[in-house]
Amino acid sequence: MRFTEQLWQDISPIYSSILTHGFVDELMMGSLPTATFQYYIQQDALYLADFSRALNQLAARATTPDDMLQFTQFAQNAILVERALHETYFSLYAIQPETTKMPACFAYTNYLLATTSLQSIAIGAAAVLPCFWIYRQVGKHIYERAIQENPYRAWIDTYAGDAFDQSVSQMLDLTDRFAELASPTERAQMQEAFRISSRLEWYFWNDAYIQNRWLV
Ligand SMILES: Cc1ncc(CO)c(N)n1
Ligand SMILES: Cc1ncsc1CCO
Repeated sequence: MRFTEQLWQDISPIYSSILTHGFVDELMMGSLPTATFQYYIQQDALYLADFSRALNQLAARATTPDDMLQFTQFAQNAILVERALHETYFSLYAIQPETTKMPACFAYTNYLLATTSLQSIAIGAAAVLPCFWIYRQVGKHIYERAIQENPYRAWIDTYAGDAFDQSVSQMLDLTDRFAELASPTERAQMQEAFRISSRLEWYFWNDAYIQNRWLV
């Protein structure tokens, strides 16, 4: 079994919780309140900037030109997706840019930046993988069930689309290659990093759904 298949099996309960989460369900039904989506997209703009930085950290630490190119392309795509997708919704709903990261976004971005700068490239890759993989699976899940006139169609089409699918497959290949070179201890750390980020994906949607704010 591919290492990444093992990773996915390990997060199966987390992934189930994501698929049944109210945010994902209402996004799919098109019934998600505008204010909820607004919170999400504001936080996601902050998230994607740091996610891109994390990918650039991996690019800087990669040891082959091919890997460097892959990571810099992912980093660039994260900014391009942010621009294309978010600007659509920012103008559509007159959303103001936000500067404060709320708890889940704060936890997730800091975790990604710390892991990609202080841990090995293999562990860093495992930490960013859920951002690719979970979004692809959620995107496809929603795409197969959503009605055409969904206000969140641009979001759905981005993550269920071929371009994104190809990036995710490349990232999966990279991670499997790193895992082959890793020791059992390092592979266990990769699994842990993958699980933590998967959990933080759930929290990211949950924060938007409950409009979570700093209480103090
Ligand atoms: C929180 C989060 N995770 C993953 C992605 C996929 O890029 C995203 N846009 N936001
Ligand atoms: C994972 C990811 N999310 C938005 S862009 C991107 C990299 C795709 O190349």
